[in-house]
Amino acid sequence: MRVACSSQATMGEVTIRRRPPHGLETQPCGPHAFRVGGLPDENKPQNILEEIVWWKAREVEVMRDKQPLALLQALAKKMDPPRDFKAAILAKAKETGRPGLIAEVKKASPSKGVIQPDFDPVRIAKAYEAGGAACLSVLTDEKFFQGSFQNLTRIRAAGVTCPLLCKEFIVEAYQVFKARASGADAILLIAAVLPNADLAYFMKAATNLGMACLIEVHTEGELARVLQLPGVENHLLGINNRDLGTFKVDLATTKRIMDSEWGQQVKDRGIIMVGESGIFTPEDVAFVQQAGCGAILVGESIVKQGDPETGVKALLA
Ligand SMILES: O=C(O)c1ccccc1NCC(=O)[C@H](O)[C@H](O)COP(=O)(O)O
Repeated sequence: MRVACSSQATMGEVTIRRRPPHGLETQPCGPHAFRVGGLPDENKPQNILEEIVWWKAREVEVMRDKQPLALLQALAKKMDPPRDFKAAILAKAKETGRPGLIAEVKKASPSKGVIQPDFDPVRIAKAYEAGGAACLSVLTDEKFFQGSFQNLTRIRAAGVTCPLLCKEFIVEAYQVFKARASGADAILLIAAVLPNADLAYFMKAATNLGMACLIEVHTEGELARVLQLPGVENHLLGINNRDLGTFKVDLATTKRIMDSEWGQQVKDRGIIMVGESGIFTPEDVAFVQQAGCGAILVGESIVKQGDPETGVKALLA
């Protein structure tokens, strides 16, 4: 199996560059590092998503040094089988008549800083489950979201039964195995970062491990592209209402995309669409449900509540 994917995107598919075009500003030199001066402006990340992705490449290298892929694969093999993420959403939606809730365990974000200072991931996860969430999303990024893979492991070990999404910025197959070895039942794949060849490759890796994928788009063009992926109906699609470049959040993004011919195709093919980000009220839930979403992914509005169980109940009321 190929373990690292190409840093070259197919022309026109993605605008996020996987690496700085002129190399890293800081170069390792034995036990030291030196700064390379005078690099052109194009060597700076064009937005936060690119900055996160560039950081990931280094982060994965460090993780691989500490825990080689073969070890991770052996650990992934020993895990209990994954839970059915898609089935949990469908079951909850059928039971309640509302979109299935993927409740996000989120301490902080680049757009909002710290959202929940009193952050106990296990307490929050249990409260979400008690409140009626179908599945949970656990942010594992440390640098930008103050999350961790350990949170995923701890939530799984604490007896939470909802299937878990590993909310990570995946650019390497290594991270897919890391997700499974940490107890994930599903992974996030971002179309703005990954061309279809890489999406297909990661979907295959996830499927082989029994996990589902949530494939996230933000534009009609990205949706048109991911609808061409073989077997995409076995996974979930998501529309992120947050522009990950500018942080602007607009629920109208979901409606506009679902009203397009590609949104119609999603409905015709029976694919679960997840409305993501910026969902604060029962009216917001009704709006994205009306637009055609069978599920919602919600972080800030419920994680910042003192009592997240009540927060979930109120949102789904
Ligand atoms: O949340 C951010 O600021 C952010 C910035 C850059 C990349 C991703 C980001 N968030 C990831 C998400 O998509 C959200 O955590 C998720 O959809 C929940 O959103 P919300 O309910 O608005 O917290």
